[in-house]
Amino acid sequence: MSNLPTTFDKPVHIAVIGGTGLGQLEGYEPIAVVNPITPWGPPASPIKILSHNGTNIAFLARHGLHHQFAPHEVPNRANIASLRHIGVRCVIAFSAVGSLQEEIKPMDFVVPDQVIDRTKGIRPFTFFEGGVVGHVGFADPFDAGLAAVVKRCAESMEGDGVVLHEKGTVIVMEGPQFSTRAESHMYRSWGGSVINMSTLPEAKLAREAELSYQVIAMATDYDCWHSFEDVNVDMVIKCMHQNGKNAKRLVGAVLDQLSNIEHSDLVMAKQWEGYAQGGLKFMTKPEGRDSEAMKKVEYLFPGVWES
Ligand SMILES: CSC[C@H]1O[C@H](OP(=O)(O)O)[C@H](O)[C@@H]1O
Ligand SMILES: Nc1ncnc2[nH]cnc12
Repeated sequence: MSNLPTTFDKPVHIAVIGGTGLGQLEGYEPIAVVNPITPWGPPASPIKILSHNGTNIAFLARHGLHHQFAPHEVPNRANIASLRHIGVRCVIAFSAVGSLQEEIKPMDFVVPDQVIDRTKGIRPFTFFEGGVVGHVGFADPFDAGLAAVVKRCAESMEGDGVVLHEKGTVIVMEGPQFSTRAESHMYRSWGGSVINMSTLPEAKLAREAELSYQVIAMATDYDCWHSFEDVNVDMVIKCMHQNGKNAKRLVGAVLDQLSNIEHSDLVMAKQWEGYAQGGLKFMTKPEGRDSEAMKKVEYLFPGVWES
């Protein structure tokens, strides 16, 4: 991939996950590239460590370096576990989405606060199984503190009439085929704001891994409910060209905010610390725990079983 060092031993607490049309984050200085192998396999892409005004960030391409993983094939557990393992506690995830509402125009961004799961149960969706049971709350699937920081950075975006919408519900469908017209209308009747194929299980796994996580949805089309042309890949990619520039601007502004000392607890996800681990120890009694399953959890939470 490059001549960059393949180890990195300084702290990196913030990660950006890039999706369709955002396979890399240009304009940031690359300083290393690491490829941790997790108990759930390797992440979709090596993790690039980038530097921005003295802050290190990790960048991971959700669909792989060459966009080789379809939405249902993305190794979500390895992606989230590898980020946590290298020290990441705060994740900004980008996603190309279809708009389900007139006022969310292609090229607008949305900071969703809710999600509706329309995946079909074929994607591995938990770290806690096979002899270790854990349940985490998911009533509010994203991190309100991180969302507030992102919203404060709206002015960093450019383009005529481009808006950053401050809330919304993301429908996560299975794909890889786009929705039927009937489905698209149904999602609108449910109150869906935007639709994609990747925020779940990514957000659930981030919660299990005790990370602050916020998706930033970048509208590329009006799906197929609108009189505008039905969604197709060409449309998404063309729109992502412009969206990618705004994503980069927004990341820069968010990182500048997060580097302020007042946000250090947010960056370290103090609000989630121990949230999943406490439940794990409480649910499965020691005599029922499977040693392999425990080892996997230990990768996420070193020392979890000792206390
Ligand atoms: C090519 S359009 C469908 C594709 O785009 C979105 O990807 P991502 O969320 O990774 O930006 C959507 O979720 C689908 O995977
Ligand atoms: N209309 C759409 N449906 C699902 N995922 C998408 N990603 C971008 N546009 C989309």
